[in-house]
Amino acid sequence: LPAAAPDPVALRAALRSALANGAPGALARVDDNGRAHRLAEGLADRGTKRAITAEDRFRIGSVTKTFTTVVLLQLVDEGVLKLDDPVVKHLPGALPDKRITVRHLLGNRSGLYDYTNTLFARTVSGFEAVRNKVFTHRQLLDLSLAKAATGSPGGAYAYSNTNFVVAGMLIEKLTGTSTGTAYRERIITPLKLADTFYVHPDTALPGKHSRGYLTSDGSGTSLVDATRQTASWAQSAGAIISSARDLNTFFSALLRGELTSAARLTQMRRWTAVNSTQGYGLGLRRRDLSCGVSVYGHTGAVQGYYTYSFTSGDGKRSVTSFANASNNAAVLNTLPRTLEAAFCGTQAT
Ligand SMILES: C[C@@H](NC(=O)[C@@H](C)NC(=O)CCCC[C@H](NC(=O)C[NH3+])C(=O)[O-])C(=O)O
Repeated sequence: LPAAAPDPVALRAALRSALANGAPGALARVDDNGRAHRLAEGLADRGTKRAITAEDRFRIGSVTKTFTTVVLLQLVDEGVLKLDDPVVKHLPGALPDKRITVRHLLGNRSGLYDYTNTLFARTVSGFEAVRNKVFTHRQLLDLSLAKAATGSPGGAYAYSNTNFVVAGMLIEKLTGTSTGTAYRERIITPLKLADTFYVHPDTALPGKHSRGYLTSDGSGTSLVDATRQTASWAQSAGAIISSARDLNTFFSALLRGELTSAARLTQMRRWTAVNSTQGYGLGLRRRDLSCGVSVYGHTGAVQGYYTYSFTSGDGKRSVTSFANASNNAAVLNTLPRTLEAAFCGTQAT
């Protein structure tokens, strides 16, 4: 289906809807065969009243999972490990269940319990308890292993940050460098992603960035400024900082086959059903849109920062949208509308 042209009116309406639902600011950037559409609505900073721009940097949360996956798939291409290797082959003793493979981790099919369910059962107090903490990968994994598995390896899709913490442990073990170094050497520098950083455990976002506002639980609409945190609870599962331009470049390059071998990209796009219109491959989400177009990318949710970043199957059209709010389902639900506007060109309902 030739995708309709992006609809900037529908895109702006979606961003305004994010504001109407409580986000102080929102932005979107569409890169369509070299033509950029850049939109921004509201504030980057409620204190200074600075308006948000499409160039503001932000915490990308779980979009980090695709960066982590690309590094591991490059290591598979280099013959350093195999997707069907048991994790414990490379990390002896790390997991009690020796059946869990690298592919299970990257496909969210390991059954490992997601420790963030423990950390953030209470949103604001949970965040305040960890915002300045520095965790080792091992400490995060131990939080997960303290709870029973949620399923058997290779079973149904079950989202778990733990999988990508273990993936980060694999990267550090197999490359002998930090995940930050691996991101820089293998993705950020080659693609010239000038707005993309892995600063863990530093709490500051480099350069011009949006502040992030965490909505408290319950009916209260009070917002907590969550901008400065170590994001150490997330690390290789969610601690990268980037921009709409850089994420569009990243996902376009990925789907064009510029970051891994064709064989590995094919494996990345082998889908486990999430629901009737979404699949999860390896560190990659597929979303089927109302106009019959499927798009590929990832979503992110870190305190104060919601991100959607998706590209067309041929990588020729990409959109990244962001709102500086979180723990706010109404705001989160406005972001899929930016995909409809960008790829289906409809005035999304
Ligand atoms: C969903 C997204 N996942 C991520 O980006 C990862 C890094 N984030 C989480 O797992 C949610 C952490 C809690 C956020 C907090 N929520 C609470 O604390 C709820 N009690 C908030 O909304 O800021 C993805 O993969 O698509």
